[in-house]
Amino acid sequence: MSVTVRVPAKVNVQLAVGAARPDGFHDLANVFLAVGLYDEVTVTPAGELRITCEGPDAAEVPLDRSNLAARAAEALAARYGLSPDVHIHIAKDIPVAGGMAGGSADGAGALAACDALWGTGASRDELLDICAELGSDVPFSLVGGAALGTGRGEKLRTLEVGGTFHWVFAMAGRGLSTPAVFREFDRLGEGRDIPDPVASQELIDALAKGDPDALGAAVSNDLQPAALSLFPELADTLAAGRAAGALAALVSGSGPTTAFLARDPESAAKVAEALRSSGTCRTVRTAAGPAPGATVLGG
Ligand SMILES: C[C@@](CO)(OP(=O)(O)O)[C@H](O)COP(=O)(O)OP(=O)(O)OC[C@H]1O[C@@H](n2ccc(N)nc2=O)[C@H](O)[C@@H]1O
Ligand SMILES: Nc1ncnc2c1ncn2[C@@H]1O[C@H](COP(=O)(O)OP(=O)(O)O)[C@@H](O)[C@H]1O
Repeated sequence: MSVTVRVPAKVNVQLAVGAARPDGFHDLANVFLAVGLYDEVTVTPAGELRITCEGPDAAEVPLDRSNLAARAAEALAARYGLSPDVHIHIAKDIPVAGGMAGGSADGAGALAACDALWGTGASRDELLDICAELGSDVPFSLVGGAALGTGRGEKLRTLEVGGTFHWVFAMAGRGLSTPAVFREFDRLGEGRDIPDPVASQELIDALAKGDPDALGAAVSNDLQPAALSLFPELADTLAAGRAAGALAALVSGSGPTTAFLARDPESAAKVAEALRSSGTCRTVRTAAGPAPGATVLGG
């Protein structure tokens, strides 16, 4: 018997970042939108905990106990006094180290899959607590839809979304390390007063109305200057998408994936084609949001 869970990628439509905290993390106002680009995590009882992965970026995924999916299985098993011995297979479509929370998705997916396989009876809140221990983005991967994350991003408030938003994602030729981008944010802000992060009401209203023009005008990412400082070529990708008519062009989270909001599927296809022929990125994908969070597909 096995259980498969489908789990989405995310784009940060707003990422407001405060000053570094004593614990090294940063307080955020992090508005997540889940998008229809998915990993699938399958768990099957086995003699030992092991991980396999397939997909275009599979070679970059760690297959040891550092994998967030393995850590999720171990954390749930430890809480319920169970054996974590399962084979976890990840069918990976979310780019690795791309600022789209692929590892977090696999952590949330493995947690939901093991929970269903083992029948722990854990409450949603208990699962969310384990997610928060695994990483700042993991609770959102479980929940999906749209949400405002405060604290280090793990305290979630669900947001209403009144329509479908059409996105184009340009994947870069190499990854960016999330801690390195936050360090660069700190370096660029040295000697400056960093305000407390606050969610934009205009942005929350634009999501609720399902209004792509208003959302395009309101998106922001405080990590973008740091990502561009470490990866200056991303500016060319952003310019290519803007020139093709994107309503907004921004770095997704810590990058280096760049995200382009389009008014409708036709315009998204046009932006995607222009990015493909621009020679400024590795691959281009289109996806719509919001998408549901971790979903058990069956066994
Ligand atoms: C930036 C964001 C935006 O959603 O994601 P990505 O774009 O990388 O996917 C997140 O804040 C990343 O979340 P996640 O990848 O889960 O980070 P964690 O494992 O919790 O932390 C990794 C490291 O990132 C930094 N970090 C993370 C979150 C936060 N609020 N402040 C931080 O300073 C810290 O250096 C930390 O050690
Ligand atoms: N299941 C996983 N899938 C991808 N990366 C993982 C996974 N578990 C741990 N990692 C590690 O997390 C790092 C960040 O990957 P990822 O979550 O894809 O990117 P991001 O944090 O930019 O969204 C990877 O370089 C890899 O070393």
